[in-house]
Amino acid sequence: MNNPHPVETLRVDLGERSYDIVIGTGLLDRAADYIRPVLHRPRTMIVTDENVARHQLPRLEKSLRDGGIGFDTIVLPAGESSKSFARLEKLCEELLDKKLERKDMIIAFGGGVIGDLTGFAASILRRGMDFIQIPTTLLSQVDSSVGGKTGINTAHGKNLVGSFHQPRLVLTDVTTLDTLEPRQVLAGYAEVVKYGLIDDREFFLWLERNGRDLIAGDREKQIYAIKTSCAAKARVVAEDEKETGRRALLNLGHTFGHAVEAECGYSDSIFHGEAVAVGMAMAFDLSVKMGLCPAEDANRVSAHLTEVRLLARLTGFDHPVCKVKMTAEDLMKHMAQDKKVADGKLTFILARGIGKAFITQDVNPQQVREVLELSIY
Ligand SMILES: NC(=O)c1ccc[n+]([C@@H]2O[C@H](COP(=O)([O-])OP(=O)(O)OC[C@H]3O[C@@H](n4cnc5c(N)ncnc54)[C@H](O)[C@@H]3O)[C@@H](O)[C@H]2O)c1
Ligand SMILES: O=C(O)C(=O)C[C@@H](O)[C@H](O)[C@H](O)COP(=O)(O)O
Ligand SMILES: [Zn+2]
Repeated sequence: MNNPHPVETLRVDLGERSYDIVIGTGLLDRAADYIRPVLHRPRTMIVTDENVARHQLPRLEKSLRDGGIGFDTIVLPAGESSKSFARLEKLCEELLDKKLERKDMIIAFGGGVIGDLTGFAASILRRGMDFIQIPTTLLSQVDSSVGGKTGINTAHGKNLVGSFHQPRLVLTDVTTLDTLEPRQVLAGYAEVVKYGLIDDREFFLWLERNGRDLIAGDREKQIYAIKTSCAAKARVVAEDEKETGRRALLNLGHTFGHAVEAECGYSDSIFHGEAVAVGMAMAFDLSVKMGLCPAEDANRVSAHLTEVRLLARLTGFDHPVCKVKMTAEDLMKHMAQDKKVADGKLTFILARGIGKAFITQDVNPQQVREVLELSIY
C-alpha cells in the first residue's frame, strides 16, 4: 500500500515506561519494522477479535511473516461481554498453553475491548509481560490504546478489576478505520469530542466545523483528530499516570456513561462511546443546574452531539438504548460503585464552559438525580 501520509510519532513520557505512539497509513503492512525494535526475541502472540480477524488480520500476519517474526493468533468473540472474568481466565490459559515466555511480546490487535482485556492479561501473566497496542477502532486510536488503563467489567460495574500497565508501543494505522461500522466510528468520535470539552475549546470549534467530514472518512481530518487527542492524553498521562489527580479529567461523562452501560448489561444497546456522549451532555447539564456553566455552552455541546447523530439524551432518539427501561435510581446505584468515589462521596468532572472541565466532589445528589430524570423522561 502507498504511504501518502507522513508518519507521526508522539511520545508518552513515563521514564523507563516511556513509549511511542506511531500514527500513519499503511503501517499495518510494515508492522514488523516498527515492532522488531521492542522485541526481546522474534516471538509474539496476537490477540484479536473475530471482526478484526476477518477484516485486518491478514495484513498484520503477512507483515510479521515477511519480517521473520514468529506469531500465534488467538481470536476472541467481539464485543464488550469479552471484558469478563470468564474470558480473562480462558485467554490466560490459552496464552500459557502456547508456552509464551515472560519476555515474549503480546500484541493487542483490535478495539478497546481487546486492548483492555489483553493488556490486563499481559499485566498478570507470569507476573507481568510486555504488550503492544495496535488499535483498529477510532475509539482505541484516540483513547484506549494510550495510557495503560487495562481491565475487565464485573457484576458490580465497569472496569472494576484491572491494572495500570503501559504498552511498549502503540502502532496506529488509520486505514483500519475503513472497515469499521459507521455506528462504531461515531461512538469513537464521542471520545474525540471529550478532548475538546476538557481543555481545548479551539479543538471543539474545529470539530464543529470538521467533525462530519472526519466521521465520513476524511483521512486528513481523521489523522489530525487522532494526533490532537493522543497528544492531549499523552500529556495528562505523563503528569498523572495512576490518576491521583488531573487524569480524572479524562473521565468526563464517564460516571454517568458507565452507569448506563452497566444498566444495559454491557450489551449492544449502547456502546461505550455512545454512553460517554450522553454522559458528557449530562455533565454539562449538571454544571448548568449548579450555576457553574453558561446554558449556551451546554446547548452547544448537545447540539453538536445531536448533529453528528450521537446521543445527547436517553430518550427521543431512534437508538436501541431508548427502548431500555431504566430509572434515575438504578443509575445512581451503579454510580455509587464508581472508582472515583472517595470517603463515600462521588467525584464528578464538571465544566465552567467548553474547554473548562474540572474535578469536584461538591455535588448535591438530588441535582444529579434531576439531571438523570431529565435525560430519561
Ligand atoms: N483503557 C482505556 O483508557 C479506555 C479508554 C476508552 C475506552 N476504553 C474501553 O474500550 C472499550 C470500547 O472500545 P471500542 O469502542 O474500540 O470497542 P470494541 O473493541 O468492542 O470494538 C468495536 C467493534 O468494532 C469491531 N472492530 C474493531 N476494529 C475493527 C475494524 N478495523 N474493522 C471492522 N470492525 C472492527 C470489533 O470487533 C467490535 O465489534 C470499552 O470497554 C471501554 O471501556 C478503555
Ligand atoms: O485513560 C483514562 O484515564 C480515561 O479515563 C479514559 C476513558 O475514556 C476510559 O473509558 C477509561 O477506561 C475509563 O476509566 P475508568 O477508570 O473510569 O474505568
Ligand atoms: Zn472512555
